[in-house]
Amino acid sequence: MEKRSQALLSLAKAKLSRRIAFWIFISIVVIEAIILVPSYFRREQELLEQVENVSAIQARFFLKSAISMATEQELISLAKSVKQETNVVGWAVLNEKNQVIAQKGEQSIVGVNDLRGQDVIRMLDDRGDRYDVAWNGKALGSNYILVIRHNISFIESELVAYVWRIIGLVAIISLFVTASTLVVLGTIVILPILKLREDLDLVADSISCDSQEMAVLRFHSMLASRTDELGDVMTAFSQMYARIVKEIAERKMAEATIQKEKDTSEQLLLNILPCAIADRLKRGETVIADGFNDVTVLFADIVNFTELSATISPVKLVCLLNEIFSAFDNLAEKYSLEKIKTIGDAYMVVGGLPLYRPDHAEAIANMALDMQRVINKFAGELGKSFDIRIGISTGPVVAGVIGIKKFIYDLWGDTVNVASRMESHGQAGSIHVSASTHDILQHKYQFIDRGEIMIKGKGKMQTYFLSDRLTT
Ligand SMILES: Nc1ncnc2c1ncn2[C@@H]1O[C@H](COP(=O)(O)OP(=O)(O)OP(=O)(O)O)[C@@H](O)[C@H]1O
Repeated sequence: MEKRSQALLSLAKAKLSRRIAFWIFISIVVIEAIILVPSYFRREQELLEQVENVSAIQARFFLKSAISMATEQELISLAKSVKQETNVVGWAVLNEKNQVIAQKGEQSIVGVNDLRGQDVIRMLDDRGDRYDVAWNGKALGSNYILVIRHNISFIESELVAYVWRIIGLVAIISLFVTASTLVVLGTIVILPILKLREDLDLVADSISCDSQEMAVLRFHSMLASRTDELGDVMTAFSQMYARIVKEIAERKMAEATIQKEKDTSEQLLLNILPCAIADRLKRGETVIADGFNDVTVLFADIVNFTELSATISPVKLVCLLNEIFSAFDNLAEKYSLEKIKTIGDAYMVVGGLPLYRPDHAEAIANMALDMQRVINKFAGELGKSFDIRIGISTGPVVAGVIGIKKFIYDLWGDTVNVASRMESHGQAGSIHVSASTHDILQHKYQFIDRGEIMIKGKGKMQTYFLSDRLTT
């Protein structure tokens, strides 16, 4: 019941039903008006005929009787004896010469000349409420003409009442036809269209929200199956929706695959480049070469690794190297340092770029000490003797990306060369640092002075071994 009244309410609210109702109503009114105008004049004619018919009986009687009248006096007394109807307001008897033989009441406007041989003529006067009818006695054998003037003012009110009756009828018919058409049209067409619109809104909402329930949407418009054109529209709509759902699902899958691949390539890019540098390359920068005044570079090389490779299988060796370097990677992440690369069994890491940090030397020193611990742990677990040689130096470098294939973010400059030399001229199990690094860290770490040594390509250099943190 509530559903039905809701349906009726939405039907009444629908613009489509209001438009249809308006045009049906107007059409019926126009048709009825076209019919009403001639029927108005017919009705007027009928009423006039009624008035005339009553007088006609009297007129025939008078004119027939007038044939036997010998004198005008007899004729006048005959005329006076004729019973007058209520609508008659005047009469006159004329002879063929248009002379008035007898007359009573209002004077009519009809004369003998108006007859022009006709048996009866009728005339409405200008006021519209007087109606003259003249009968020619010739047809009945008489030489007289009888003219009767009628008061027809009652016809006007009759016609007004008639028009109102018709208008009322037209209104009732129009309302009934409009309402019944609307109910039929509403049930067959408008309500299904409204439901279809609701379904379209539902689809639009679920598509714009990318809702999960898209595939399980139930359409109101599809609840009743139909075989007409509207049914075809609904079926087409439902098929179109199924296609959209399928295509969206396929698009999502494709997007997910693309995203996964993008994430993978992003991850790969971040594995070889610092995040800030990867961003700059993605933004379209082609040449990246930045100078940094103050960074600390570390080289580490596993000592005896070549000898170790002769004692274990190549696969095991690579697995071991992977475990060691993965542990170093974790340390680099722990100390927020930038791993540059591995070169064979060597590992290179830098502190203080691409984003500057003032404690770069300290962070590298901590990492170096931890690297030693990691290596000792691996050696202990394996029961093999291998160690690590670490070289560190601090100073300016140039960092950038070179090449277009297999490119890497790398460092160049004297600081890098010296750090490499510190490693190659160091000792197994030691952290060999240049004076520049020592000068920064001397108050926080323990150092062993190595004195001046000859460094390839540099000559004599004062160097140190970093042994531990200073305990406070
Ligand atoms: N970006 C870098 N990555 C790895 N190693 C580097 C890098 N820059 C310099 N080195 C290393 O530092 C060391 C010192 O370099 P330098 O240019 O002073 O000497 P060199 O002329 O290359 O000498 P050599 O090749 O005989 O060692 C070299 O062993 C070099 O391989």
